[in-house]
Amino acid sequence: MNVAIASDHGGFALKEALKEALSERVSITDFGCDSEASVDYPDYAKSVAERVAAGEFERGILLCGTGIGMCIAANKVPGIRAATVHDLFSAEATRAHNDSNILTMGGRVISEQQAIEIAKVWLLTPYEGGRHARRLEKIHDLEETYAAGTHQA
Ligand SMILES: O=C(CO)[C@H](O)[C@H](O)[C@H](O)COP(=O)(O)O
Repeated sequence: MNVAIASDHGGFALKEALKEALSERVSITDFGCDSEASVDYPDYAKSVAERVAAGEFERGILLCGTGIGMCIAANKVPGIRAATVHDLFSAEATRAHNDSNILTMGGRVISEQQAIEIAKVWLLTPYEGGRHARRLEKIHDLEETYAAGTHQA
């Protein structure tokens, strides 16, 4: 599996730990940042989210202080279903039910070991389809409606 990864300064240490821990299982391409110097997380969310949406990478992992800023930014890109996850149950559920294609986590929230375990579960869990497909189709419809400017309250 090809995975794109990026972080801001708040997630930099977590990104480095994940690259080392996961590189035997998946092919990981790093889109920055390159140190703990302060940067803006939307720039890095954009790099990864656009490449995942284009099909260049199957999945993406984004790390910041909380995981939340990265998630908000990544979900602005059509086709992205990013999820902030800090527990194993949600890691499995967001793959099985949401077919999430980007995982976001916070370097100021969980330990490196927790993040590695969460990422492994998230990478290995398949999407279940079935009743969930109808719900994902409705999310896709929302995207299309707003993109077309045809939203009605
Ligand atoms: O956007 C965030 C919160 O959702 C990220 O955690 C950032 O890493 C954080 O906001 C950066 O904060 P800093 O005070 O500039 O280090």
